[in-house]
Amino acid sequence: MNKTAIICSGGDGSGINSVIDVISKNANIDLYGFDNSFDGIIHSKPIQLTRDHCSHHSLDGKQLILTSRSKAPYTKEGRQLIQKKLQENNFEYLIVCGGNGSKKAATLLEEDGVKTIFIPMTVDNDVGGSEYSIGFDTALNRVTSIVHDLHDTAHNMPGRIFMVEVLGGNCGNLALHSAIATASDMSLIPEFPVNHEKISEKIKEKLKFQDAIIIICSEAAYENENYKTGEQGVSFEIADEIEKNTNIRVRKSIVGFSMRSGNPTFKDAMVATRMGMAAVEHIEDDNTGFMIGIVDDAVHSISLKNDEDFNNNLNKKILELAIKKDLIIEGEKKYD
Ligand SMILES: Nc1ncnc2c1ncn2[C@@H]1O[C@H](COP(=O)(O)OP(=O)(O)OP(=O)(O)O)[C@@H](O)[C@H]1O
Ligand SMILES: O=P(O)(O)OC[C@H]1O[C@](O)(CO)[C@@H](O)[C@@H]1O
Repeated sequence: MNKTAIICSGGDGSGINSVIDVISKNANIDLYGFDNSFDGIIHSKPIQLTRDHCSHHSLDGKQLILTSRSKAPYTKEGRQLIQKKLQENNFEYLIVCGGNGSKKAATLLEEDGVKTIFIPMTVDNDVGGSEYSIGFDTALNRVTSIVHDLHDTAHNMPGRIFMVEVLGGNCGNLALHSAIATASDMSLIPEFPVNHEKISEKIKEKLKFQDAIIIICSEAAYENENYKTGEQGVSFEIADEIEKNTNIRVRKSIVGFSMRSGNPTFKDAMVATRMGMAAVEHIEDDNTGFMIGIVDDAVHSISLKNDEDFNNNLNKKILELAIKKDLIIEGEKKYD
């Protein structure tokens, strides 16, 4: 039996239970989880993940193992402690689920000799090397539902501007995808620096042909002393500027943390199951040091050794579409 530990790290993402479920059902793997990510490995006891328990919770938004942000993997001493605890508990393999930061930690642990597999899980969908991360589709569906209702009130009371702020970390993927699929009118993302005057001009121009405006704003549209990624509220500052320039009150909504939870969509449960199955194959083959990612819509194993420092993982095809749909205020781009 291959004794394997699995942890979640960074922000939560719906669908991750399907990864755990499919691994728990493999007869050659003895699967345990630690709550609380890397700190859990150091300070807590492993939790056996039995197939019955995992099956019944596979489609829950409440994760089978809890996640957190841990300082331990940043230092050699912290990683040695993680490795020591895994060895004391006779674990042969470690599966880390999380975003870019967690991927870095998984890469460092593999280099230190911990047999590690990494699975992308973050609503930001910004993990370098994978087109998709678990939780993204569920998050997009939460936004879709809210903007659907805003279209109703926008229809019922014409002449208004609506501003919807979404999560997404430092990457515009979540805001951009949301804006395209919800027939919104503008997307404000960190990759295209916000210019308040140009936004207002665009709104006035669009209002000549339509009776309402819906804007999807990334939480990281820009940062200043008041607004940092993860803190939320930047859309309120942008809305104030729009109000000054257009003399139209902006109706604001922050979608917030409900995007990170709730029952997973079909897509998240499906991708997670496929990724979990690929992780099983790696463990059965004793072949570690890989991220299980999505490339050209297929599951791929990407070596953690080739960990490129992706400056920005904004989906370029989706960006082109957004530009064609006139959703982006084109200014000076922040990337290539
Ligand atoms: N440079 C790094 N070196 C070592 N470990 C890291 C590094 N960056 C992050 N980690 C580890 O990964 C954990 C999660 O990182 P982070 O908080 O950046 O979230 P994430 O994995 O990027 O996910 P999310 O996209 O949900 O924020 C950290 O708490 C830390 O344990
Ligand atoms: O839950 P926390 O630690 O406040 O982190 C919030 C951040 O995490 C993310 O949700 C990614 O998981 C980002 O979109 C957001 O900026």
